[in-house]
Amino acid sequence: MTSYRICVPASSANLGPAFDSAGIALELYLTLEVEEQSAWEFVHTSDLLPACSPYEAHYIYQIAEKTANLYQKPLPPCKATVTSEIPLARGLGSSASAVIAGIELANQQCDLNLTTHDMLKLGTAVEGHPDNVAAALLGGMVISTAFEEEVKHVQLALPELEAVLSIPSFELKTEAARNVLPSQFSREMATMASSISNVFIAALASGDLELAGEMMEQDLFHEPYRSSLLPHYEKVRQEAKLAGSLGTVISGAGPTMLSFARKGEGLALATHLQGILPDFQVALTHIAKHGLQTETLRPATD
Ligand SMILES: Nc1ncnc2c1ncn2[C@@H]1O[C@H](COP(=O)(O)OP(=O)(O)O)[C@@H](O)[C@H]1O
Ligand SMILES: N[C@@H](CCOP(=O)(O)O)C(=O)O
Repeated sequence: MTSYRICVPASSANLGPAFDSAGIALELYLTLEVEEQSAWEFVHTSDLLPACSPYEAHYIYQIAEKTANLYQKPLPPCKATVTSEIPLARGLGSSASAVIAGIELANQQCDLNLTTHDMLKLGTAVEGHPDNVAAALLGGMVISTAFEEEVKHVQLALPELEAVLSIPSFELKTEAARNVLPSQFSREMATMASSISNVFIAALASGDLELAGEMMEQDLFHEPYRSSLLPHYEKVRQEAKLAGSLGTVISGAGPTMLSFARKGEGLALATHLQGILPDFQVALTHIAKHGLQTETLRPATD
């Protein structure tokens, strides 16, 4: 009997001004251990996961089935034991990780031989933006764009940064946080917002972390609108700066805030933030080098 493990990292999208485009993978994981079985079964071993029955309502199953249908293949049943370290609806890409896990489940179960690019396009079509899925698939820091049904991406060298997450106890669905954004920007505003984003990415790519940190906090595309949904927004930015952070942004659509620290300085920053945010979960994490990884646990014996 074949069995395998699918492991997908969390992700933080936007990084401030690179809205719907930049993403980093984070060392928090969604894991599926999959065994052949004659009927579908999902077993959840973590209380961070939503209810898992009936299996037809499971988001990962729905994505797997959609992917199999797209390639006109039947989806053989299995037992999937799911574990997650990614809090839901906190701006840490839980849905993107579930989407990539679902696509990979279909890929394995139906022998689809999907390429990374195929998976990036499929995941982007489901999510509506490529930033989280690109980071969850490829790992590290990925800059991407989706247009005319194509997705293009560039993976940047891993920056020498640690990430401190200030995670509030309340959920904010991405859809709700997208609904507060304006549907149009004036030419002046779009030019200003994209030039800030350009300098931010160029600073990251050239290793100028001070400038990247400065630009990171100047977003005009989404943070000015979403900050009203986050009562902790100004406090976290100010306190993180006082404690030496390079820059603090809304992680994805929020409500988590992500503060970058230079290598070796993350723990002191996390300790400071936990002290002023006793009701939050403050976590020091690192950029995950690898994205989706699938490992055979027991190969087929016949
Ligand atoms: N591992 C998972 N299994 C099933 N559904 C999931 C999983 N992870 C996320 N989801 C679904 O995605 C929703 C959260 O998605 P979203 O609002 O985009 O927030 P985020 O991706 O920032 O965590 C959850 O409420 C749940 O419906
Ligand atoms: N670019 C998207 C990213 C959403 O990320 P999530 O982790 O909150 O799902 C957006 O800002 O809406």
